[in-house]
Amino acid sequence: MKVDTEQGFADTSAAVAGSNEFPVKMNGRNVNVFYGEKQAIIDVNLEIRERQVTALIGPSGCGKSTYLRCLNRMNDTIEGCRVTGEITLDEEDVYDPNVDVVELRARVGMVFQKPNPFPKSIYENVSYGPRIHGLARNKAELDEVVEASLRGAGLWEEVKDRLLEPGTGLSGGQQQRLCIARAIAVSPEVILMDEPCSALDPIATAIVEELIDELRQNYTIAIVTHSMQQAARVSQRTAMFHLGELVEVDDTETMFTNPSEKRTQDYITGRFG
Ligand SMILES: Nc1ncnc2c1ncn2[C@@H]1O[C@H](COP(=O)(O)OP(=O)(O)OP(=O)(O)O)[C@@H](O)[C@H]1O
Repeated sequence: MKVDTEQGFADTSAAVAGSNEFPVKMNGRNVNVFYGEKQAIIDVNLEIRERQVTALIGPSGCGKSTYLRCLNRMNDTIEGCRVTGEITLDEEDVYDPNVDVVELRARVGMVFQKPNPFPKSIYENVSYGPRIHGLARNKAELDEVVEASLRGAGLWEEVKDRLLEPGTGLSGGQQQRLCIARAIAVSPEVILMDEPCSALDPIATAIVEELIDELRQNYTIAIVTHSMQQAARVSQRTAMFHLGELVEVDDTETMFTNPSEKRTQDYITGRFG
């Protein structure tokens, strides 16, 4: 990844200059989320643009993860959680009752905070999704998908001789890359990452951050992070949340050097959070 050594920002010059040219992949309009009576997201409008990394930042409890989970309807799995407003993927409403949620989650994959490989072999962790989605016609094709996904996640060289060993036997950083391989094995269009590096050491974090930068060539990414340095390093756009509201969204460099809102300024300079 190219980094501007003075500022520490990802080299996003092309992305920033033409950021309005990146088509909108997912769009949230007037999104509200309630857990029972409690409102966790308040009237959020947020575009996630194609082949960019959008970082969701803000103090603990501000609703970043809740918003992320709306994008592939993971909140459906939480009892008492209710989402209103509209979220679209390629302009199609993801909350339309006719949407097949399993299919949606293949198109909009997710990587969680804690690496969570299945208690199965490395091979099975990656091949499970393509198998159930019928993406391979035979073993040879499945082998190809597994290899391509592990290569895509930067893990192939480390695991190619131990594909039948348990995924849980890998290091934390390798397990997280295995989860990324599992996500990309079903050819998603969008990958949601909820603090994917928070359980990793600095070296594993750097490897995953580099991987995220490569993945944006092929995928649209939204990442929740507590680390402003990470947001600056990996994202092209940053959305700042506070108390369930979207405070502002802008090109990452602008957000970190010249934010419009005082709340963003206060957060990024460590005055609260
Ligand atoms: N399953 C749940 N049931 C009830 N309330 C919840 C649930 N999940 C989150 N909340 C509440 O919704 C609000 C937003 O939480 P959320 O986890 O989305 O914030 P966050 O910004 O991701 O926080 P953190 O950075 O600490 O992970 C918080 O007040 C939280 O307590």
